[in-house]
Amino acid sequence: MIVAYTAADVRTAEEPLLAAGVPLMDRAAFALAGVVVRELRARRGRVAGSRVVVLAGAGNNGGDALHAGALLARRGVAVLAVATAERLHETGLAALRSAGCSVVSVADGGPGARVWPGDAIAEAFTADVVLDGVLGIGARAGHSAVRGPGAEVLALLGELVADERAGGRGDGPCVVAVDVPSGVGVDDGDVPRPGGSNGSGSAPAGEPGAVLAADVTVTFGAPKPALLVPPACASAGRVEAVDLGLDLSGARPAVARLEPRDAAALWPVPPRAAHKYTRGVVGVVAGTPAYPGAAVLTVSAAVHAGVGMVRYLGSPGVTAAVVSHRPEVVAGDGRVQAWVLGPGVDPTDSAQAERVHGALAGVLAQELPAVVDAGALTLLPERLAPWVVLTPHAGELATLLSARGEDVDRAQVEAEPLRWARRARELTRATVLLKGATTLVVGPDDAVYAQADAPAWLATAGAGDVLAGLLGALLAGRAQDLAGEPSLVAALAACASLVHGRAAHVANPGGPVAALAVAEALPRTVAQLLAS
Ligand SMILES: NC(=O)C1=CN([C@@H]2O[C@H](COP(=O)(O)OP(=O)(O)OC[C@H]3O[C@@H](n4cnc5c(N)ncnc54)[C@H](O)[C@@H]3O)[C@@H](O)[C@H]2O)[C@@H](O)CC1
Ligand SMILES: Nc1ncnc2c1ncn2[C@@H]1O[C@H](COP(=O)(O)OP(=O)(O)O)[C@@H](O)[C@H]1O
Ligand SMILES: [K+]
Repeated sequence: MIVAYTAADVRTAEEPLLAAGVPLMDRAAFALAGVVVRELRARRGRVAGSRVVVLAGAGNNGGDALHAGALLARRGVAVLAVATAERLHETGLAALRSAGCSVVSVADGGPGARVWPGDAIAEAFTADVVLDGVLGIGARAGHSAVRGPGAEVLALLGELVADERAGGRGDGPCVVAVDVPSGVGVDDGDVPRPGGSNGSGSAPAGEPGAVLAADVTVTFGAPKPALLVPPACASAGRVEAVDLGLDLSGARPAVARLEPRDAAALWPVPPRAAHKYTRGVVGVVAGTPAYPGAAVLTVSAAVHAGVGMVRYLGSPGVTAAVVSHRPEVVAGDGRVQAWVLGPGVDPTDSAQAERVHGALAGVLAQELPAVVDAGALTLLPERLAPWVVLTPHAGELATLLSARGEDVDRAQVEAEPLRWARRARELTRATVLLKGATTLVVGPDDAVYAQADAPAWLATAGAGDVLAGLLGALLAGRAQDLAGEPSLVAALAACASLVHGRAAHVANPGGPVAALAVAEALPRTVAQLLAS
């Protein structure tokens, strides 16, 4: 499991070490320089003779970058530091100078010769590596956008680099972010945007390149939430965490990301003496005559995920379609350990809406875990409970929140997904799984998971139905454990997201997938996870 800690928790953990004279910045800079050396070797086939531009802000983040620059210079790298502030970290600047490197400044009164931002950008764009040490965890929460001359350099360089990457020429610089890409909301994963809550006014916020997207982020002490949470995580590239020896055992992880071995540990593996009822029964209310396919996809996923039994409730016509596709399914009511409600449910179909309402009453009265998706999201009472997992995409979350008095649209949910997923949890008391390229889960005690396991090929109609069926099966399979451990529900939702994403890879590595193929790849995916 990868766990991220807030900036405040990382600072608190640093304090005793700094007080004891532990050279944290030396450790950070040494590790940072090591990553740059590896990148230079891999990309350019050499270290000595390469060119590195260090973008350095006023604080310790700039200090890390300057010290790393000095270490690189001693290995024969030509290093140019560009100051984005009037003053730079004192010992970092001294180290850089004594290693024979040049310093220029885009800030008035800064060290070295004053240069125009355009000249500094040209130097950076033609370098082998750019170190982004403008701003780290020192920005004020809610005001993380870079201010001052660094903003322009990062924005314009960011645009050039993004264009070059899109063109696929591969001759642009490798961007290494120091601790975090400068300007992201460290704890909430926001990126600056025009006139938004995070904008400072001076950065061309929200324009492409307002944050310089990194190829690699070298983060110190522990990953920060922005490196896992969208939209900022899209600018982080590969994340390398450097162990500085911080003791974070007293701090609560702010965001977690499950890895395959965590999913394997969470998966319900039937014991020798299992029978179908001990393995769990999942009830599915999905599909209406207008959307029969959603029912087929949902039950297919539940069957392939390996539950004890799938019961299906729907109109006779849809039931016939479901059973002809999946003969394992039992049609009609009966005892279940978990529900899946809503895929392909047209809320105006009164018979299906009534089945959803009936199931929800049982879910709340008997503490049965449930997945509520798509059409059923508009059929909810005001208050739910943590064992209910809502699985909206951004548009559905905006609708759900708007129905509860929030003034928010889809674009705003996409800009601040963590904030709005948290708000939905507060308002409904349910666990919220917000789907997207990175799927967020916010559960009991504000536990947050961020899973980014799927190829973009998974963005296809019906994929959400498969996730709902898969998660329902998982909740049914672990229903007994859930009763005594409500916080498990968020971990299981994250686990389902991981398995769903991997199944898309397994279904067709590197190419397009149909939703049904994702469901059919689940048995192999789970077997691979359990074997690894
Ligand atoms: N304390 C230490 O010895 C360690 C610090 N570390 C590094 O130190 C960083 C944190 O250092 P700092 O606390 O000095 O903070 P930063 O270096 O992130 O930023 C603080 C500086 O940036 C300026 N600033 C604040 N908000 C700004 C904005 N919106 N736009 C432009 N400038 C802004 C401030 O005036 C201040 O000079 C971490 O991100 C990490 O890179 C790591 O090396 C670990 C060890
Ligand atoms: N760019 C992307 N990369 C990876 N996965 C994605 C991306 N966009 C969407 N997904 C995933 O694809 C699925 C789409 O679900 P959803 O929007 O509910 O589709 P539908 O309602 O048609 O079933 C979700 O699991 C979501 O997380
Ligand atoms: K940075």
